[in-house]
Amino acid sequence: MSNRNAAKRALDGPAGEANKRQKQEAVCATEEPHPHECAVSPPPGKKNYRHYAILGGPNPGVHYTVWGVAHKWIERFRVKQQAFDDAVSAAEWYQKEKPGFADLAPDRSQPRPQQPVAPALDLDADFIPLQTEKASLQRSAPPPSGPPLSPEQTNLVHLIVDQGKNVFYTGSAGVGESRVLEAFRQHLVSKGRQVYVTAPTGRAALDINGSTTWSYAGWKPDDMGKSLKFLKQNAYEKTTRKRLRNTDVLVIDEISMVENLFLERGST
Ligand SMILES: Nc1ncnc2c1ncn2[C@@H]1O[C@H](COP(=O)(O)OP(=O)(O)OP(=O)(O)O)[C@@H](O)[C@H]1O
Repeated sequence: MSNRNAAKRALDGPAGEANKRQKQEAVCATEEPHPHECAVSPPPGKKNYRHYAILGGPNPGVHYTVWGVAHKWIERFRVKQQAFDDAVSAAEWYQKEKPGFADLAPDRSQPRPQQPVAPALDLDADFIPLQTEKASLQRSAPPPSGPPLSPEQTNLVHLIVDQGKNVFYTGSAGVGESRVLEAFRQHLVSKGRQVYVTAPTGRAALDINGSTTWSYAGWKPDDMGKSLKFLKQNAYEKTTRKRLRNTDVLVIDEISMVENLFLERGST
């Protein structure tokens, strides 16, 4: 039985009404000045993990996490989001809503936070083991936001999603690398995997709805001058450690711009 059918059955069962109610409560309108406040009621129970599909804000995408974490990504931003009980529904909703959604700007009507808002990362998500599933490419249709993949692009997505290979791919500007990235990200997310998409600069990260490699590693700009010992201690901070441990797939775009010590320092 597919996840999707399982989700449908769950909604038809005795607990279905409660699930449907919770789902409706989760709809958040973008035009409200404080969309996060009109949005989701916190689910009962501390360990209530759900699949949050979030358009906009510092950490767009589908995340399997608790309300407290999702709320951090929603507050102060003009976002549209919805909570789901299964990853496939969340990814489908995300893909469907994304083409019409463009407003990623912070909500300036809110007082600005004292600290700059670094791209928020999934601090409390469960560890989800990698799994290979041959049917995954057939199960998820190509996202409506882009043209169908060419055979070469499909093969790349297959290597990454189904075979779990470490892949380095490159090409001239405009040959369709970003299209591949978006396709495999959506497939991986729909399989419930925790994907972090990064790029070495903020500008490059924005282009791919990602965060910077520095944010991912938990480093600040002046950390470059700090010792490896300091960075190592820093990596053992709770939030960084959880983020690194929860990563199923790490994507580094524009890797040619990554300075040569990054990976060496990161691997400590
Ligand atoms: N299989 C495809 N069929 C038709 N058009 C495609 C295909 N793949 C990508 N494109 C289109 O080609 C253009 C460039 O694609 P994309 O942005 O993915 O390339 P890129 O190599 O990442 O570019 P850049 O290096 O500038 O970031 C886009 O308009 C995209 O929609």
